Amino acid sequence: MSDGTPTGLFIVFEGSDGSGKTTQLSLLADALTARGYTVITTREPGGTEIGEKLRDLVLSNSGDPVDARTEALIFAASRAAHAAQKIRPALAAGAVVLSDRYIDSSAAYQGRGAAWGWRASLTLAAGPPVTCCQMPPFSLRCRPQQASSV
Ligand SMILES: Nc1ncnc2c1ncn2[C@@H]1O[C@H](COP(=O)(O)OP(=O)(O)OP(=O)(O)O)[C@@H](O)[C@H]1O
Ligand SMILES: Cc1cn([C@H]2C[C@H](O)[C@@H](COP(=O)(O)O)O2)c(=O)[nH]c1=O
Repeated sequence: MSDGTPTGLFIVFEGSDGSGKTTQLSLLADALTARGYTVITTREPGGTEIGEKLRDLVLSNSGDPVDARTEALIFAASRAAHAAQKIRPALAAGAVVLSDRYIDSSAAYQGRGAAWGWRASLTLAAGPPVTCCQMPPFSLRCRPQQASSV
């Protein structure tokens, strides 16, 4: 019986918008599944019912602009639910969890200036530690040229 200590593996894909995170995540999920691993794919913001609602709220907001601190706390709230309801239980059950974005996105997007995203994520979201896979920088430079030449 599990005592709640993580036994699985948590891998996160971070990068600029359109850098290929979802593509690589999906390829790795297929490869690991084919080798017999239990794989959970997920994303941030989102990954849970409340997280997906928060995603819609913050990414599709057509009302008044959201101030930086509020925005950082919405991402942190989504992450807290994600960690508690999905990531930690899956890791405790021994799964490989592949997440499309995690805390480093808050550092990159909300961390500019006041560092609200980073602080909120570390102090409020209480997510598990992560293994990062980084995209090689050259692919970020090439992608827009490839897309526009089609
Ligand atoms: N290695 C690659 N070489 C060329 N094109 C690629 C490569 N990987 C992904 N793409 C293409 O680049 C586009 C963006 O890929 P993808 O959706 O995986 O990126 P993403 O980082 O998840 O994007 P977003 O941040 O917007 O969710 C897609 O059209 C995809 O087919
Ligand atoms: C987790 C997280 C995400 N964001 C931003 C980054 C992207 O612009 C969108 C997510 O869109 P994607 O299609 O899933 O790449 O949200 C952010 O600003 N802060 C965060 O913590």
